[in-house]
Formats: sequence, C-alpha cells, structure tokens
Amino acid sequence: MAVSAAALRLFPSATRFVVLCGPGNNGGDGYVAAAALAESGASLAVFAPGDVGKLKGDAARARATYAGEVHAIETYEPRTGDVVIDALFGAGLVRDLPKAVQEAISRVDDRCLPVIAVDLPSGIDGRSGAVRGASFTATHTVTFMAAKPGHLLLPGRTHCGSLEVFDIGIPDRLVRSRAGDLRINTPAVWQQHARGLDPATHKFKRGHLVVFSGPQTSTGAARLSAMAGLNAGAGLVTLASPPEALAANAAHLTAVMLKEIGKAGDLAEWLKDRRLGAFVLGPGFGVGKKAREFALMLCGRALVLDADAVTAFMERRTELFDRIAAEGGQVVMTPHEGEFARLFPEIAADTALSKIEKALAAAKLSHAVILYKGSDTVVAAPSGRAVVNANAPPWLATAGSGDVLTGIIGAHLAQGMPAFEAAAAAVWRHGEAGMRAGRGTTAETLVENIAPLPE
Ligand SMILES: NC(=O)C1=CN([C@@H]2O[C@H](COP(=O)(O)OP(=O)(O)OC[C@H]3O[C@@H](n4cnc5c(N)ncnc54)[C@H](OP(=O)(O)O)[C@@H]3O)[C@@H](O)[C@H]2O)[C@@H](O)CC1
Ligand SMILES: [K+]
Repeated sequence: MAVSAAALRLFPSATRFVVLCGPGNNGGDGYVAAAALAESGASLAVFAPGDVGKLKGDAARARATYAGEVHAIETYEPRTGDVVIDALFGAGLVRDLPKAVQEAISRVDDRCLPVIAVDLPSGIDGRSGAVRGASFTATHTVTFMAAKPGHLLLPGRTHCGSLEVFDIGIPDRLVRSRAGDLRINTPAVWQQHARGLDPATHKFKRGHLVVFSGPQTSTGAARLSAMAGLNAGAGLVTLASPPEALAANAAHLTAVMLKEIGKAGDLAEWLKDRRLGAFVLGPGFGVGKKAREFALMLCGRALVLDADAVTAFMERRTELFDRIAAEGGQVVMTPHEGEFARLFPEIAADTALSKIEKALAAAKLSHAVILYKGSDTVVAAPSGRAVVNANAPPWLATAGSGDVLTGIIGAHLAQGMPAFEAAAAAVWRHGEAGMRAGRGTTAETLVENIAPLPE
C-alpha cells in the first residue's frame, strides 16, 4: 500500500505503471502494490522473470491478490510515460542478477524511465551496498521499518534516490535486536556525552588539545586541524612545532598557541603535564621514525592518529596495536580507503565484507576506534558498536577536509568524550559544517562553519 501510494503521489501523470515482480517476497510486495494500483484505476502492466506458478508461501498468497495477467519479463518493452515499480529482488538477493533481469534494467535505463524501488533497488546487496551484476537506479525507494546498510553504504546509496522508511508495525525492540550495535549516526548516538559548554567554565576544563605540526614546508594541515579543534570547542589548542617550522607557524597563528617540540625527549618532558587533554598526530607530519616514536608515546592518552601517522605503521602495525592494547588510551584512527588498505591489507582485500564489517574487524585488530572515511563514513569500536554516517554533502571531499575532521575529533577527546562518541559526533558536525558552508567550500570555510554541538 505504501508503494502504490508513493507511486500515485510522486507520478500522478504516469501513463502506465509497470510492476516488475520477482520470485520471493519482494515480488510478493510488488503484487500487492499492483493490486492496490489496479484498484485506484491506474493503467498497469505486470511482468515477472521465470515461472510465476512456482511462487510459494507469502509470495504466492500475495500473487493471488492481483487478478490481472502477468507477462514474461523478456517481453517488456519500455515506453515513454511508464513508471517502473521494481519489486524484483530485495533483502533476499544472494547472487548476481539473472541475465533476463539485467537486460530489463538496461532497457529501462536506455529510456531513462523513473523507477520506484521496493525495499532496495534490485541488484543492490542490502548488507553491503554492493552491486550484484547490475542494478536499477531508483528515483525513490520505499523500504520498511528501518534503513538497511545497503541504503547508506556506497555504491548502494547512489542507487536509492530519495529513501522512504515506512512503518509496517514491527516493534522497535525487534528491529533493534536485528540491527545489533549498528546505527545511523545521529546526535542520539552521542548526545549524552556531549557536555553542554558552560560559558563560565575554566578554559582548561574545556580541554587542552595538542596538534603536532609537520616540518617547515608542510605545516598547513596541522594548522587546519588546530583551528578546527578550537572552533569545535577545545578550550586551548597548542600547535607543537619542530624548531625549523616555528617561524612559519608563528606567522599564521593567533588564538592557537605555539610550543617547540623537536625530538622525542622534548615530548616526554612535556607529557608530564597532565592538563594536556588530547593529541592529534598525522596531518602533514611526515611518514617515518619520528611519527612512530611520537605515536607510541601517546597511546595511553586521548589520541587521534591520522594520515601520515597511520601510514607510518604500514610495516610495523603490530607494534602500534600492541601498545594501544597495553596502554588503554582513547585512540581514534581515521584512515581513508588507501590508508585503510595500507594498515589492514587483508581486511581491505576481503570482498565478502561490507565496509561496516571491515571497519569493525579493523577496530578489533587494532584496539582503536576506526573512523573509515568516505562519503559513507563508518565509525567502529573494538566492542562491536558501529555507526554509518549519512549527513555528508559530496562537496566535503575537498583538500584539507580530513584535517578539519581530525581537529574536531581532537576537540571532543580534549573535552573528555570517549573515543567512539568523539569520532561519531565529529563526523556528524563535519557533515553539518559542510552543509552550512555550501557548495564550493574550502577547508578554511569549513572550519568557520563548525556549529556548536547540539544541546
Ligand atoms: N522479512 C520481513 O519481515 C519483510 C519482508 N518484506 C519483503 O520481503 C523481501 C524479502 O523477501 P525474500 O526473503 O523472499 O527475498 P527476495 O528479495 O524476494 O528474494 C528471494 C528470492 O529471490 C531468489 N533469488 C535471490 N537472488 C537471486 C538471483 N541473483 N537470481 C535469481 N534468483 C534469486 C531466491 O531464490 P533462491 O535463492 O532460493 O534460489 C528467492 O526466491 C523484502 O525485500 C521485502 O520486500 C516486506 O514485505 C516487509 C516484511
Ligand atoms: K526491489
């Protein structure tokens, strides 16, 4: 009923609704929608692959509600004015689409017809968002009870069009028990940890964030992180700079403080100051021994390892993972796809795993919270909790955008948020900042558009 209502609402001037019904319960939903559309008086045709007489159980009962004829899908010739209702495969898709279905999809694509998908665009794997052989690209998708990973993860998300989640009365507790520890990243996930910023509070209580600068010729990335950290609510931000980059950094900083930290010995001494609440290491830092030394010294603290600091451990990751496990700090790593593959090659190469499962496996292996970047960023904790982010506009993919994200995570850690919540809240605020900044944003305008944490 929801599907037929969406079809009539969105396409009131359709000359014909074409319902494509598959062999399982997704097809069953299609027959029920067809019956409702027929009752409304709409012009209608139904096509199915294979032998409709073989339908079983609920799907066979659903078929019986539709009195009209069902034609072989091979005979469907798309016409201008058709609106396709794709009820071929949904949650039960287990292998690549059959040839007859792939051909029907390409005929519909050739005509650029609008498609309403039932549950999922056929061809999209609901668990991973992968395309199995081919897939419809829908204008609108009607799913039931809850969005599934395939609606959010790429490439699935780009095939769904607008997503409508229709409540068919399954109790929330059952939906949650199936979803386990997986959720969409919304403020509800982390809001209880987002301490309201009391204007009367002492600046040290709002947290002191340290960002490590790279050498003289690559200082900008760390400054972006530092500025983002300050705008995201850290009370104090210090840029720790090697001596040769002090002048370059000093020329660009006002509210952010500057401290000379050259060698590991300087850092060891400085770390005695327990007011230093959180650390960001990686943006523009350089890949090498120094990155590894610094990272290993910080594993017991609240720490974001990004970019170069992740890559630096490509050949020696066990050293890092063991140290994180032993020191038990609040550690977040923020790899994009390339960095992820460098640090977790066997997980990255496992094509059976979804992005969520990959992030979870990496979190478990590394003992750190993994923020696996992309337009479908996943945050996963070693405990098995995970969120998929959904508020990022495409124009967030701009130079320096990741450094801004890292700074926001650092600000949250400095304010005492646990690593998982700090990372999830940061991705969300980063997405919101992108929306506020609008198309054509640069990393600098992104920093200016970081809004206060929602109360
Ligand atoms: N569960 C619920 O509570 C609710 C479920 N609902 C609805 O049910 C849908 C799930 O139904 P489903 O489980 O029957 O799966 P579905 O997507 O119809 O496909 C299974 C059929 O396809 C076949 N098949 C699979 N892959 C194939 C391939 N590549 N090529 C060829 N065949 C392939 C597979 O055959 P087999 O693998 O057994 O050979 C089987 O016959 C869900 O998406 C939603 O629309 C809603 O009404 C709300 C409540
Ligand atoms: K479908």
